[in-house]
Amino acid sequence: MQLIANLRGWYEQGWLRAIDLSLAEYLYSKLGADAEAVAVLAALVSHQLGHGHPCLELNELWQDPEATLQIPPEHASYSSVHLCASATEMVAALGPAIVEQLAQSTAVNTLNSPLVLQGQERLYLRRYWDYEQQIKQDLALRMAQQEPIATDALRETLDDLFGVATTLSWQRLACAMAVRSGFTVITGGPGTGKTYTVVRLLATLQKHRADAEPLRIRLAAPTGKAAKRMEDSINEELKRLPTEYSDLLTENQAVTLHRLLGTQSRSRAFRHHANNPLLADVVIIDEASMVDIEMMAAITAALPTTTKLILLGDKDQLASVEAGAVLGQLCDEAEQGHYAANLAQWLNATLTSPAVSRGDDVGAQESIMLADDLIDAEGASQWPYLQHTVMLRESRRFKADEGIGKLATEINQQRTAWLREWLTRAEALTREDAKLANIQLLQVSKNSAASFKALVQQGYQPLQQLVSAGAEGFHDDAAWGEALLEQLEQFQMLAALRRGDWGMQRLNELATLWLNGDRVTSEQWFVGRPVMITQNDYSLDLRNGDIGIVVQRRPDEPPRVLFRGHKKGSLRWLLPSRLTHVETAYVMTIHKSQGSEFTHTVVVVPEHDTPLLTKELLYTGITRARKQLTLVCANPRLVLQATQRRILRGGGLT
Ligand SMILES: Nc1ncnc2c1ncn2[C@@H]1O[C@H](COP(=O)(O)OP(=O)(O)OP(=O)(O)O)[C@@H](O)[C@H]1O
Repeated sequence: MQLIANLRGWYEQGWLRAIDLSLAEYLYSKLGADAEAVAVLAALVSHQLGHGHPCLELNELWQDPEATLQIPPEHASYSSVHLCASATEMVAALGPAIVEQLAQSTAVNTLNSPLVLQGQERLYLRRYWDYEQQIKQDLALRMAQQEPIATDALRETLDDLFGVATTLSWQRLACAMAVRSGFTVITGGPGTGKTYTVVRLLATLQKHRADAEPLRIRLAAPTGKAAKRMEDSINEELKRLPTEYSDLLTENQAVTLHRLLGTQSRSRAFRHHANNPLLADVVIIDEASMVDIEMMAAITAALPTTTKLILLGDKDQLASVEAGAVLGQLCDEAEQGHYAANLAQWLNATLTSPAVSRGDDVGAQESIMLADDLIDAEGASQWPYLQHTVMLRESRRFKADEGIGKLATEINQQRTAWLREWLTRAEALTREDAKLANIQLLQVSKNSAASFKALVQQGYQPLQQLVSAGAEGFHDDAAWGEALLEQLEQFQMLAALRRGDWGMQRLNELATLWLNGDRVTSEQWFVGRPVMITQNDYSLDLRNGDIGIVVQRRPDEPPRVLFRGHKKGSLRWLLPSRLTHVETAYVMTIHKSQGSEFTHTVVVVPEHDTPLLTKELLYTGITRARKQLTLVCANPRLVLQATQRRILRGGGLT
């Protein structure tokens, strides 16, 4: 019972969740004392799920128990560390024969057993093992679906839509790949043309559709905000198509994934599943980095294998908070291509326009084709998902050597030389190179610093003015509402953490005080308060992450919270009393900002290091900025440390 007692010690210090401990206690009571070590490992698998890992990576656990389990956690007090067993002691106490014990246990790898052991490497809770298996089997079926398509005809269409190639066009390559395959991943940073490509893909598919019937297209994203952005940019891009192609397509609505699959009250299951599939020809999912393993399993189960599934997203962004970095795993090593020779040959044939291939300019021809170092003789067997993946590499929004693009790229590539210099003398560097003008560094030692307060006040001043001006200067309430919601996207502060002096909660208190004086607190429903929904509310049709603002339309009316409606251009004005799970959103966490963009984004890095400060976190925060980025930090060294730290998520998808 000593092992379980150790676990209980961890639980009492808040290092383990109640659900993790309960699982161990339940298995111990069912299987008896001989299975205590197995029961403890089950609790550790469950603990890992809480940290976003779909399984427990056993080799990592044996090598470095503290780092693998993050026990003791960063916030652990000195006294608690001395009260509890260490992770190393716990692992040692499991005994040397633990892997054999696992393999022989009735709790592992038997019919409907709670645990599944894969090889000697990974231990899963059965539900997550099932999700992973289902996704793998489903994707294998989709990847095997190859649409026969005449290369010459396809090349002509691609010439119309992307122009005759003069250099290697990754966008065109992605389009060709997705035309042929039942499953495609198009990954790329902000502004690399994922939407541009996918709109041209839809036009290509419609043009080459044998029966000429309109394609049944469904667009979806993990959050309401991301869905709205997807819908706007796809419909905007449709207008830019040559008329011959834009006439083939109509505008489409994008919905959240929950809506796509059909949520049911009081049930985790969706309305659409393998026995009630969602009928569509093409399903496109944007911001796929936020899709967790459970949702991916639900999506793949609900779509017939004849439906073309296309995932769009930035593989370098933070993964979903829930377990499983699906996109990250599928795109592992996408930079290197790893295309099988026959696939590369076919792709090259769609790229090489007849004008070039007829000529004798071999150099010109080669420059538009996949280079040899992207071709891998082992590609098909070693990298099956990469045969269906294209990474877009050129951002049209941020040039790689300009401000936001430069900072994001250096951090993403974990390069510290230029970053160190910028953190030491940002202003001087900007004077020397005007291209850096859209990034600023604000180094302050305290969160009460006057320069930080001025940044917050100036940033939110236009929003405050719009709130207090009221609807009068506008054509009607709707025009005012639209202006308010647009203004909410102009300036946003993002915190790396929730707690602490530089965490989201404290900064919201400060911003509330600086912007409204001490007549209100950040928890109250004051007019002008921006709010974020923190839990899905199906009865009100509001989603976790939706953003609104408290406003008063007329003096004789009570304040209402303004949100964007689900129908295009519609607004909702809800009474605050109807909303239960909200928090003030002058400042939001970087995690919650995924899928959104703001004209001027302020990223706040805390003063103490924590394992949560990673390059993925910084990259995600920085790339939320559309035109201007301010990095606020108390200790520039932490930015360098975070850049050198990566999130490693386990899982056996690949
Ligand atoms: N090949 C191209 N030629 C001309 N313009 C392009 C091309 N590719 C992309 N663009 C333009 O660049 C801008 C960004 O492209 P797009 O919105 O498709 O990128 P994205 O990867 O979807 O961005 P996000 O990360 O914001 O979703 C758009 O205005 C688009 O029209």
